[in-house]
Amino acid sequence: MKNVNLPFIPLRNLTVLPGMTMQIDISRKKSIMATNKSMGQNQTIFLVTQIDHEVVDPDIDDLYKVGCIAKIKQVVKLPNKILRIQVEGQLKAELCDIEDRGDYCLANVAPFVSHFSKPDEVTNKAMVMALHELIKRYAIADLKMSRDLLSDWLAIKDANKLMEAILKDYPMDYTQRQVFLEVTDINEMYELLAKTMLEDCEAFAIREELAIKVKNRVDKNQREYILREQIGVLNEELDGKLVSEIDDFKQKIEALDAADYVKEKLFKELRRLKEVQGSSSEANVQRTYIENCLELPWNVQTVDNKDIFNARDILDEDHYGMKEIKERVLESLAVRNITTRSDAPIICLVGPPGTGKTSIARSVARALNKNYVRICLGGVRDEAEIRGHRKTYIGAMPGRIIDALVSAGSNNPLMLLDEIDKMSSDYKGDTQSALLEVLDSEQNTHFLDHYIEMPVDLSNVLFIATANDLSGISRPLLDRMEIIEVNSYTENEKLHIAKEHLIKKQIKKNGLMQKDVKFTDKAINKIITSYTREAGVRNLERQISKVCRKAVKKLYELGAFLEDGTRNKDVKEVIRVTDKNLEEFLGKEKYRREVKNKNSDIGIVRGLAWTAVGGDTLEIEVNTMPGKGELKLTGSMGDVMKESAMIALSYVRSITEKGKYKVDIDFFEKHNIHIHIPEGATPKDGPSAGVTLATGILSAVTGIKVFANLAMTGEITLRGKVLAIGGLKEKLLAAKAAKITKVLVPIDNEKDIEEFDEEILEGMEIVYVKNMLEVLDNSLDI
Ligand SMILES: Nc1ncnc2c1ncn2[C@@H]1O[C@H](COP(=O)(O)OP(=O)(O)OP(=O)(O)O)[C@@H](O)[C@H]1O
Repeated sequence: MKNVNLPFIPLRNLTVLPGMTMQIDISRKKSIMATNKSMGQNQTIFLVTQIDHEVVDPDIDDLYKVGCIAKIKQVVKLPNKILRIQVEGQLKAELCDIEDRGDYCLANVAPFVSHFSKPDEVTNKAMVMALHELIKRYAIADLKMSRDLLSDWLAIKDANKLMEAILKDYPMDYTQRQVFLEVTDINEMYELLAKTMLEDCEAFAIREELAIKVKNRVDKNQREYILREQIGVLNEELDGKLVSEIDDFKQKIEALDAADYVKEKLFKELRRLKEVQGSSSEANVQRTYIENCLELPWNVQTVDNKDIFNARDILDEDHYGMKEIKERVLESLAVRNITTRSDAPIICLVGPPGTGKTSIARSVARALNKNYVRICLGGVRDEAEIRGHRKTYIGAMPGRIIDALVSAGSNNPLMLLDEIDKMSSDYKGDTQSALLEVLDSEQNTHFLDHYIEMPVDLSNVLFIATANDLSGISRPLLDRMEIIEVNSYTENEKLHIAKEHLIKKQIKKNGLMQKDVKFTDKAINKIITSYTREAGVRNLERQISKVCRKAVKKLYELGAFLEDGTRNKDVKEVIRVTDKNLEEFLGKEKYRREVKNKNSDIGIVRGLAWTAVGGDTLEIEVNTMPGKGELKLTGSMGDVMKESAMIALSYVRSITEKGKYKVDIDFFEKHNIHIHIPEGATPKDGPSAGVTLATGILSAVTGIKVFANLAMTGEITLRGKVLAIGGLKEKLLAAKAAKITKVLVPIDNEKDIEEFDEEILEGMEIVYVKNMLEVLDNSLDI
């Protein structure tokens, strides 16, 4: 083939190989004209690549030496004077010269000299095999490679054709392609292609590896990022709360009105809370501890009303009678006002249930403008209930004193220690000595609760204790207190308490108005005598409440209330409670007073007893019967009472040998003596029935009657001396209720009687006795 002149197009960033079909967009004028020229001839054009793609009008030196003669298959005009041509590479050709024809260029090209001889069969096979291998590797590495192309390539068994096919579609840039264009030898071509493909496969592998590495790193980073994000969210949910909780605590501690040591300790505990997990049990312990400490009224105080006269008015307003108690309470308060408060002894109100001990304490609090808080000590056995458990115990809480301070809300409340005599001690510690520390002014400025772990000042607290019975209180505790006895009420006192306080209170409590229910005095007295048997007025109040409830029902029935519970103004009914209709409200009478026997009798004597619910009369029966000199005791007598009976018998035997009350010398050997005290099932004890037992025995053995209008009380000695007894007021009240007119009382009790109200003694003759002979003189109907 000779040199030919062909219109030519310089290519930018493109190289066309023989066999390749390509679309080329051309915009340079000369290239467009060259295309037109070529289209006018046999559509043949010479394509050669620019060395520097930026050159606009390349000269021969700006072009590669080898190009490709191609056929223009299609020409499409695009907007902006762009021509899109589709070319198909046909032959390699060498550029020899360029001739500028003004509006286009002609290239003078020579045939490309190559040594592309057909390889021998074995070489061809080896080349094809090797290339196929590479193609497969490449296809594995480049997953995007078209599977059709792959199968096309794998189908070609001629090395030359295979390389031509590969080069046609193999992805490579124009400079690489230019190298292939310029290769003159088949072996060189093969090596170059194999090398290129191998490098690409390697590159793919490295790329893959890098991709995995990057992915891993990204994954790791991503993971960390996600975790961090999650932690952030969790923090917001948990720690966020924790943080805000800690901030909250911090503010509260800062604002707490307390001493520095308290705040320091709380800040320390707060730091510990910060260190432990949000919802761990340790955190909960910390949290509860701080909360408990924050609730304590460390320095919070109410202003006391020190006006004693105001206190007197309030006590009078709330309670009827109790003159002595009110006086003693006021004295104590007056002393407290002018001395250091902690030196004043603690008031302990002692008396039977329902006598107003608790309610007078509440009144004192009201009078002094103190917060009132009550601690019920009945049944407290464990020291920890007073002083708290160490916070390391599961479910540990502060003791009752600290608890009470918290509910009082001030550090100077009136704290009522109710039922102080009902505390007991067991192996878990001595409760009374724990209480002693609370009450002791030397120690209570630094009261240490095991839970709180910080000294709490109790010296501003006004303690008042109550007890039913002093015998249950230990000596040291008793020493610390000023005992004020609250006695049983007389029937008259009860009547007044009912009229002036209880009825009003219950009418109001049951939603009625004072004018709705009217009680007659007789009705109240009947409630007192026939429906209650007590030293105080608690049951009386309960019965009155019952009457009020019935009254509400009756008023409803009478139409005084409308269906919705509001008043019907047209109905003006009053419920009158009288002794006659009391049964309608309270049912059958519950108690019948044991009244004195009508006639004097042999072996029957009325004694007087003191019980937890007040006084009572005890009818002692003594009988004799033939026997062997045995003494039989029935009626649930306690040991002390049994001993009293034996003492009484010995005394009687000693005085019946001769004289006024003489009996047969062998009477006691031939008779049994049986003593019984009804009611048999009620336990009785104490020495104060001594005189009664002796009188009963003497009457029974001598056959001399005992006066029926008489009652007696007193302990006796073996030689017949009469000793003083307790609970006289209640005993006299019981005697009065039984319509007894004469009571024998030990002479040593005379001073007690002087203190009693007229009302108690009214209509009763009190005879003071020194010894048994005086008792007998006054009681036997000789
Ligand atoms: N003198 C009184 N005047 C007015 N009300 C009284 C009087 N005494 C007692 N009460 C009333 O009787 C009820 C019972 O009294 P309170 O509860 O104070 O008895 P208590 O002596 O504390 O009994 P306990 O030893 O069982 O605790 C209360 O409603 C109280 O107001």
